Amino acid sequence: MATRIRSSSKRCAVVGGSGFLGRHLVEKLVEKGYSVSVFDIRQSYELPGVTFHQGDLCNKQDLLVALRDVSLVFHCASPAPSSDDQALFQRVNVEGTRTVIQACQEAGVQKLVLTSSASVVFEGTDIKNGEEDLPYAKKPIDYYTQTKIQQEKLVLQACNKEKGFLTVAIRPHGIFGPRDPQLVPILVDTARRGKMKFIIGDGSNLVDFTFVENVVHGHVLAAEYLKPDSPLCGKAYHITNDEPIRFWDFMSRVLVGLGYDAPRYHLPYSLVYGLALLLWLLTLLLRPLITIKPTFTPMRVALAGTHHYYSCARAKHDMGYKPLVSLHEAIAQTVASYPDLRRGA
Ligand SMILES: NC(=O)C1=CN([C@@H]2O[C@H](COP(=O)(O)OP(=O)(O)OC[C@H]3O[C@@H](n4cnc5c(N)ncnc54)[C@H](OP(=O)(O)O)[C@@H]3O)[C@@H](O)[C@H]2O)C=CC1
Ligand SMILES: CC(C)=CCC[C@@H](C)[C@H]1CC[C@H]2C3=C(CC[C@]12C)[C@@]1(C)CCC(=O)C[C@@H]1CC3
Repeated sequence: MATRIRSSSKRCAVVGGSGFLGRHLVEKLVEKGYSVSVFDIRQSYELPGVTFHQGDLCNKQDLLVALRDVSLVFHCASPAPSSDDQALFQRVNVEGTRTVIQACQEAGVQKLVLTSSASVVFEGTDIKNGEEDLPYAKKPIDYYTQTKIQQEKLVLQACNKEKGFLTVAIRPHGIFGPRDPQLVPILVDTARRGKMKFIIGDGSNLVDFTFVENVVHGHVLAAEYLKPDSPLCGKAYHITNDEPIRFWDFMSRVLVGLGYDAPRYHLPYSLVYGLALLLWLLTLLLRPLITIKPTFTPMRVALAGTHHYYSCARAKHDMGYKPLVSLHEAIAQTVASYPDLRRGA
């Protein structure tokens, strides 16, 4: 009996475990002795100690199979922000998360750790050292953020100590690291097309970029500290590198590390934002005829030209969080992990 209890408390599921963050999390959990059930719409790798269940998280019956005998669930699945598909975000992030919660409750899961996003409070204007009690964005910058807000509310409201179902949300920001399919590849693609020459605004805006290993560490700590008598129940926690950096310095360090030139020429923020807005309206109007994917979307311009960095004092206080890898080391490891993206490769 004792063996059974111990083994089931070391059984967990990662919904979205085939994705960038999900896979890093799965690898860490296996290293820590967990047996892991991955539930994802696709299978992207194989690993001893990991069972894969392919399915859509909107389907409760599929989920229930993956959650059998599991006491802890991490939910880090989402459509990519770049898909910009309102109906898909609503279906997966909102309706799907409702289904994940119901499936967890039916399967007798005790803890649910959600990967939310620090952007749930971002409206496209400066946030400096933002704390978790900032209000949710009234005008979220895109459909992705809008549904991440709804998702976080659903998960935190589901926390119920009496019923033995505990929830917590981790809010990372600007995750990067080896195998990231978004940040560095988009940056390099933009540089290769000769479009990384300009700095939007005066270049002094500070932003959090968070190494994936630190994000994983925050998730594992949250799962371990989430107990009926802990302050984590039903709360959100920022997890960052705790080293805000000038957005354009970060971009330049990655670009130069990979052999590209750093952006040099300044453009006024309001001009670029206005142009991006016009282009976005044009793509909406032309959508029935052609699909355009502009490099400069209003969301990207806002991310590139404003301050948005967050305090992780709450995570430090409540779960002893401290980043494990410094920004300097994280950038070096990331750059070294992309030999195929180097200039001339
Ligand atoms: N990357 C970042 O900078 C940040 C990410 N986050 C959050 O972190 C989480 C992980 O992000 P990241 O690892 O970058 O994203 P990925 O896209 O790499 O991973 C998400 C995974 O979920 C899968 N998925 C999507 N829809 C479904 C579905 N209906 N059913 C089952 N699986 C599905 C995806 O499959 P497929 O690829 O086929 O769609 C993918 O494998 C997300 O919740 C995201 O919102 C928060 C802050 C910053
Ligand atoms: C901190 C945070 C939330 C980062 C998210 C990552 C992406 C939003 C960035 C990854 C590559 C970035 C990028 C731009 C904006 C932000 C990213 C998409 C630009 C479009 C900004 C304007 C340019 O000059 C080109 C940039 C290409 C790369």
